[in-house]
Amino acid sequence: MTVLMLRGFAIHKDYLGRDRQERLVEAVREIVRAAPLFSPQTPYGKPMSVRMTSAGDYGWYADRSGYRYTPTHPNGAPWPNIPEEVLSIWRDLVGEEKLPECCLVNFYGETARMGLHQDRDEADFDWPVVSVSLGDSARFRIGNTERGGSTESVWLESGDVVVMGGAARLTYHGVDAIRYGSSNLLDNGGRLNLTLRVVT
Ligand SMILES: O=C(O)CCC(=O)C(=O)O
Ligand SMILES: [Fe+2]
Repeated sequence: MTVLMLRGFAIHKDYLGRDRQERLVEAVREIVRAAPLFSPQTPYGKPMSVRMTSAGDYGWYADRSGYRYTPTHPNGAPWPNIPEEVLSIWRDLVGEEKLPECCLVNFYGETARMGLHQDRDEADFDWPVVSVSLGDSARFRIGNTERGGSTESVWLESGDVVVMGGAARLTYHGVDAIRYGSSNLLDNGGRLNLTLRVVT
């Protein structure tokens, strides 16, 4: 377990052992049973290649009218609660003062990727975003706090946890690609990413 600092992001390598990763996958399965994965449409009308759902008081949603947080799944049901197994990661890395109100679940199939973006739909950038990687490895790209400029990439592996906070809270980041089949954590391959966010 080592912490790598890259452009202000704290990358906790091997933060979660195999048992904890397996319990998290079980917890995500339960979330997905209650709130099925869907493919959000970008405001430009293109479906995202990543499939998503959420747990918590708010879920992240995108369609033709933009990016936002909503209190319900597109099917109308409230999002399920964030499992304690997930909250404990936030408690350990950020503290107890405030807990995340959204756990966004991203599922990357073989060809999914996520373009460079800022996480900026939250009200208070003083709270970090905590990002958990499970399953196949991903090439994670980090840019700057403004659009453009040089970038660097790092491989995120199953059990790694990234804290995006402080001066790097609005740093551009994305996922170039996953290395499909590189992990045996998920039965059918692919990558799960959980991001924990304070929303309001
Ligand atoms: O999948 C990842 O590692 C990053 C996900 C992300 O940046 C996001 O959901 O905003
Ligand atoms: Fe992000």
